[in-house]
Amino acid sequence: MYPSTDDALAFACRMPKAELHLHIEGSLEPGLAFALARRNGITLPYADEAALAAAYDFDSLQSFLDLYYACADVLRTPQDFSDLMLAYLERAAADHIVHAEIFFDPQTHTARGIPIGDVIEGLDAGIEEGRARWGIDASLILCFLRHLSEDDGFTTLAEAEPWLDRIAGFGLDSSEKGHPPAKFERLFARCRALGKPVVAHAGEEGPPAYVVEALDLLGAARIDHGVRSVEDPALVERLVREAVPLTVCPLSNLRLCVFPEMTRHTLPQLLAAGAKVTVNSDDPAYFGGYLNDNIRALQAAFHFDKAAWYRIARNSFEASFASEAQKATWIASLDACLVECS
Ligand SMILES: Nc1ncnc2[nH]cnc12
Ligand SMILES: [Zn+2]
Repeated sequence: MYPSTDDALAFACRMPKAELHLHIEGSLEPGLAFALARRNGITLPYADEAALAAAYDFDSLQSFLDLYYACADVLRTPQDFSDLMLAYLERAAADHIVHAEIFFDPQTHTARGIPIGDVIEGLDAGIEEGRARWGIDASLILCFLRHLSEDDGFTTLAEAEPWLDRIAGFGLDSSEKGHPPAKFERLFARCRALGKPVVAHAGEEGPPAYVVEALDLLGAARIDHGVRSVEDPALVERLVREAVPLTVCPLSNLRLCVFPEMTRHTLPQLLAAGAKVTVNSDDPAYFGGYLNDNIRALQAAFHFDKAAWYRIARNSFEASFASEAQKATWIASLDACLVECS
């Protein structure tokens, strides 16, 4: 979609990297949605793949979420979840992603009567197959839907308990406005007490105050998006001082009208301030591309140099929930790639 035009871009596309903000349900391409619908005897309310893709014309986060939840209805069996995961991991490996921490929304599925074990075991089977085929490493982050109640979140956590060994952490997603992190303070305290790291979407459409709440009330180890933090200079200073990773998703922000055009994105400002910025694809099937497409779109707007891309990839490893030894191995391979590409 965006042609490789310079050395820095070639390096950025080729460098090993981690993806830390990817909703597996948001990687459901129209082709797979129709294939699963056929397999499960479901009729989608669109004539064909092109008609579905034509509906990807969003003016807000909510307008996207309405379609995203509707399409998730085709996911019924462990095999469906495994196929979805494998399709994403194949694309990720092609973009030189060596590690992915992948969000899933169990409440979207359990509300339709799908057992949570079918969701987790299906996704996990896909992860194991992806590791065998492409050597890619991946783990799961269970996200709670913030438009639902905290009690609903507690029910989901209890349902997930037999599979906690498959869960690397917990997150918070869905409609941000009107659903501040404070609503989930007790639930996230419980998640942290289980010994798992927690992350939260904040400062995507919501105000910088939600980023502060995610840090202070939820104990978030990373902020998903956080791009509106620039509206509060004291918050940016804090993000830099505390080295809080931001999992930024440029094409998502463009498609959901957080910014009117890529040249107005706040990523360069956050990076220049010294924030621990990473680049991710969020819901690539809906937003016009996978991780390297996000890199190409950023490069077309901002013309970053190799040092900036190196910093972004290194941040992605440092911000991951992998072991320190594993991070050091990935960073060594990034260093080697920088030398090869010079
Ligand atoms: N960008 C996003 N923001 C909040 N919730 C989401 N769920 C999937 N994508 C999301
Ligand atoms: Zn997201």
